[in-house]
Amino acid sequence: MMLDGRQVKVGILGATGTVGQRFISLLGSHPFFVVHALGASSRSAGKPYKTAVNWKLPVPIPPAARDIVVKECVPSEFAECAVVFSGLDADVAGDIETAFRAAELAVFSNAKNHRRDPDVPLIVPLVNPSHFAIIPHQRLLHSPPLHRGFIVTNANCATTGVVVPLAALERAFGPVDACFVTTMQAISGGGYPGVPSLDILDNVVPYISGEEEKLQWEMLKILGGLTRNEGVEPGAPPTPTFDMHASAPLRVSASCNRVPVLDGHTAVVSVRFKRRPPPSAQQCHEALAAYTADASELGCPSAPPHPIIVHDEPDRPQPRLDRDAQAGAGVNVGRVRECPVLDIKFIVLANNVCIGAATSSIINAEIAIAKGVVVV
Ligand SMILES: NC(=O)C1=CN([C@@H]2O[C@H](COP(=O)(O)OP(=O)(O)OC[C@H]3O[C@@H](n4cnc5c(N)ncnc54)[C@H](OP(=O)(O)O)[C@@H]3O)[C@@H](O)[C@H]2O)C=CC1
Ligand SMILES: N[C@@H](CC(=O)OP(=O)(O)O)C(=O)O
Repeated sequence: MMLDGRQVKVGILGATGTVGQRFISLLGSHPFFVVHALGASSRSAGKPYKTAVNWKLPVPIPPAARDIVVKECVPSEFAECAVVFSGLDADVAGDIETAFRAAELAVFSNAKNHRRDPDVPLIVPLVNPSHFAIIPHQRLLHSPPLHRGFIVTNANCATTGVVVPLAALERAFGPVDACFVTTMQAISGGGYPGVPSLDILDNVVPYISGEEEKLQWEMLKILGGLTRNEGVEPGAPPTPTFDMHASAPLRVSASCNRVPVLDGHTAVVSVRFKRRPPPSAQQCHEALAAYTADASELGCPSAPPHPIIVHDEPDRPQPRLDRDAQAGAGVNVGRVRECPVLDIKFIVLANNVCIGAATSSIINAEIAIAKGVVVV
């Protein structure tokens, strides 16, 4: 056990939302995180959680959270929390998370606002926990420098599913230099109440605002390295920067669609490798199935035993059948086969509200504790 029975107090911002409810549910049975403070808008503040929330999960609200009084999202209400998870609406997440960091709180965010900050890591826990190495630099940029505060973001839910198999393939066979992605994204990705039923039933909506640009950009930050440039002034400390996959340029073209599925984003992916000749479909299948993640090796309790489950049946993975495998913490891949245009193509399914959102933040916080980035 990572903490030898000790508990860690955590807070949740946006606790009443779609992602917030997943945090509450997952943390209700966590071995060492204990929910201590909940925050949401002024519409919810002052009410017990069970009254403030429009609970939508098919399991009861965990008893420990039911009677916690929801607070405004101000740092003083969360001062005792060693970890703060954010499932805030992107309209407000940016400034609130900045204020929490400045108050020396460790923020693990699902929102898009800080993902592009040059000093903030964008961490998919099954792929790039090495990017935690930028946190000391992020703290130094503040005046006066921070001791405990920082922001870590996790990725867009569709990005998350795709980068896990790409990381496995790059680890085994070197850089991927071109990638086509077409997604079929669940309704829950848009938060509650999401697309009106009359727009999504019996239909496919071939547009999700801003989504394609996020996939195309986020994949480069996640799959790229962290380089250490020498300081400009003599004797100045090196400045870490994200290389955006610059050592081997990766071109990504994404097409995103909303489909009438409740949870679980599916993507069809085709890739071209830099290496010639490319690996065979069988070699790719084996590399995907053999992929391991540092999170498991660090003993993170929420990490899935298998980061990637590779399906052999020709009609899998499917959202209804496969999204809850390993509590939604891993990624499902199927139909690994040769592509007559690029090299290899396959299907990915990832649970957008679990590994695509709350579960990623929770594993990131577990990794931060294991690496000593959060001291408890
Ligand atoms: N749904 C998904 O699959 C994914 C979502 N995300 C991101 O996670 C975040 C949350 O998404 P989701 O749960 O779907 O969104 P919801 O709309 O379901 O929930 C939003 C939350 O933000 C709170 N909030 C809204 N306005 C304010 C305010 N002014 N001050 C404080 N709190 C406020 C709401 O509180 P109240 O109930 O009081 O209004 C609610 O708790 C978003 O940034 C989203 O982009 C990331 C990956 C996947
Ligand atoms: N836009 C995603 C969910 C989401 O909120 O993404 P992001 O965190 O990148 O804004 C979807 O609709 O499925």
